[in-house]
Order: sequence, then structure tokens, then C-alpha cells
Amino acid sequence: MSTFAIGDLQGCLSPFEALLDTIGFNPDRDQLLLAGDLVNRGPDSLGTLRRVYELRDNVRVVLGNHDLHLLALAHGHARPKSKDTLAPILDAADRDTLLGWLRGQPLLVEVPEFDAVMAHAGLPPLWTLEQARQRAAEIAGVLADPQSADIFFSQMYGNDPAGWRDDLTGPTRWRVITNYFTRMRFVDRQGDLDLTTKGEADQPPAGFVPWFEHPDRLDTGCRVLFGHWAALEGRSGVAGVEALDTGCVWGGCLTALRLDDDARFRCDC
Ligand SMILES: Nc1ncnc2c1ncn2[C@@H]1O[C@H](COP(=O)(O)OP(=O)(O)OP(=O)(O)OP(=O)(O)OC[C@H]2O[C@@H](n3cnc4c(N)ncnc43)[C@H](O)[C@@H]2O)[C@@H](O)[C@H]1O
Repeated sequence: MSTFAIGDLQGCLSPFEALLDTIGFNPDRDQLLLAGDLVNRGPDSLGTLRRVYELRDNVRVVLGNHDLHLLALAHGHARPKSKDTLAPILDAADRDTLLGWLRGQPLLVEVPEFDAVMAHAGLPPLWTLEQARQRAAEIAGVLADPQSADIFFSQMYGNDPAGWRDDLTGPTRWRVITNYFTRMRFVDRQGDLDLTTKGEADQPPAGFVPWFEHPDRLDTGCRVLFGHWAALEGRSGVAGVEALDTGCVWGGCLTALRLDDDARFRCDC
């Protein structure tokens, strides 16, 4: 049995199938960890979501910003964007099955057998593991209830407030937690987010650093598996911080990290 962590699929079904072949994935034996952004931008978001759903007994998934955008659209709280490839999901006969399953996925997955955690954008540098666990569970509870989920999606978009404060409440608090887990790249000294810069790690906005290079980053004792940041090209440069998004949808490749022996596998897109 092997466990593979795979970066952002973003609707790239053919490369996903090719990667499963390359790693010799066997559903009787192997497990997949998917770092979120299963859908959007790529050519077959519906086929990808259906395939992941089919594999659901072998898969642990975290929600990414594009997955949440899909769910917000389905709840009627977002407008489709010109580069979205989500309409076939929203029009599909099995949409309620697929979206119901997706809405049940968490922001944080713990992988105790490998002393690892996975979140789409990463682990906020100034949060303890217990704080991250509690805040992710708070959002899972919100999404589990249709009424609170509807409020969540109606208030989800936005970059403010820029950082965590202990006195945050309600939908504002939910937005900040979600922004940390699904959209974080650069943070400042007090841990606040810059949510506009998407470039390379060595070109931060003034006063900011990549979250995994924060000088006061707490040692959780866990490896961190994350996707989201294609410009990293699969390298954080920090031990135990495993960047998995290698820009499949941007003409790069799809990456799988076998946690048993740290072997990396790639399929061109
Ligand atoms: N609270 C909230 N507020 C706002 N939006 C929310 C939200 N919650 C959910 N969303 C949703 O989030 C989505 C983000 O939209 P966008 O912000 O338009 O997303 P994107 O450009 O597709 O990039 P993404 O953020 O996925 O990052 P990636 O690194 O892959 O790509 C980023 C860039 O990196 C570039 N890139 C790729 N590979 C690179 C490389 N090797 N080197 C340099 N740049 C590279 C790409 O060209 C691309 O431009 C939308 O669907 C939006 O609705």
C-alpha cells in the first residue's frame, strides 16, 4: 500500500489519468491525498470531479479556492467568470451528488501515519496545529448545515480583514479562516495576508514573505502538504513544506509525492 499526495487537478482529467497510470495506482491498495482545486480553468472539470467522486473511498481531499467558487456559484452567490470551466458541473444530472460530496470536504486533513497535514494554501505560520484544527472544524460545521452554508457563501468573497484577530465573529471570521487555508501565499510580520500577489516566492511585496518563510513560524512537528501556488513549481525550499501545485493547468505538469519514500512523479500536461 502506498499513499500519494497530488497537487491541483483543476479539471485536467487526462493528465490525472496519466499520472494514476504512472504511479501504478491500485484502488485495492493505495490512497490519494488531493490538495484541492479539483476543478476550474482546465478542460474537463466535470469529468475530473466525477472521477474523484468515483475514487472517494481511496481519497482524502481538501477544499481549494476554485472548489469553493464552484460551491458559491451553485448556491447562487457568485457570477460565472469568463475563464471558468464549471458550467457543465452546474448543468449535470448528478450535480447534487457531486456538489453535496464536495461541500462535505474539509479545509484541513491530518495524515497521522506520515506526521503530515494538508491544506490547499498551507498552514498559517502563526497558528498552532490545535488552532488550525479548531478553525478548520468550525468551517466544516458551517458547511455541513445548508442554512449556514448559504450565509457562508454569500459572505465568502473578499480580502478583508487581512488577518486573524481573536475577536472576529460570524461570517467575517469564516472568511478570514477560509482565506488563510485556501488563498494564502505572502504574509507580513504579524501574519496578515497579501491576497493579490501570485508570483514567485523570491519576489514578495514589500514587508511580506512566503508563509513558509515567516521568521516566527511555529513548529507543529508536521510536514505540510499544499497546492495553490503554481509559480513555486513544486519547490518551497523549506524542509517539510511540500509544494504540490506544478501548474498543470498553466502548461506545467501534475505532481504526485509518494509519502512512503518521498519519490516524486510527474506527468506533463
Ligand atoms: N474569498 C475569495 N475572494 C476572491 N476569490 C475567491 C474567494 N474564494 C474563492 N475565490 C475564487 O478563487 C479563484 C481565484 O481566481 P483567480 O485569482 O482568477 O485565480 P487564478 O489566476 O486561476 O489562480 P489561482 O489563485 O488558482 O492560482 P495559481 O497559482 O494556479 O495561478 C496564479 C497565476 O500564476 C501564474 N503562473 C502559473 N505558473 C507559473 C510559473 N511557473 N511561474 C510564474 N507564474 C506562474 C498563472 O499564470 C496565474 O496567473 C476564483 O475562482 C475566485 O472566485
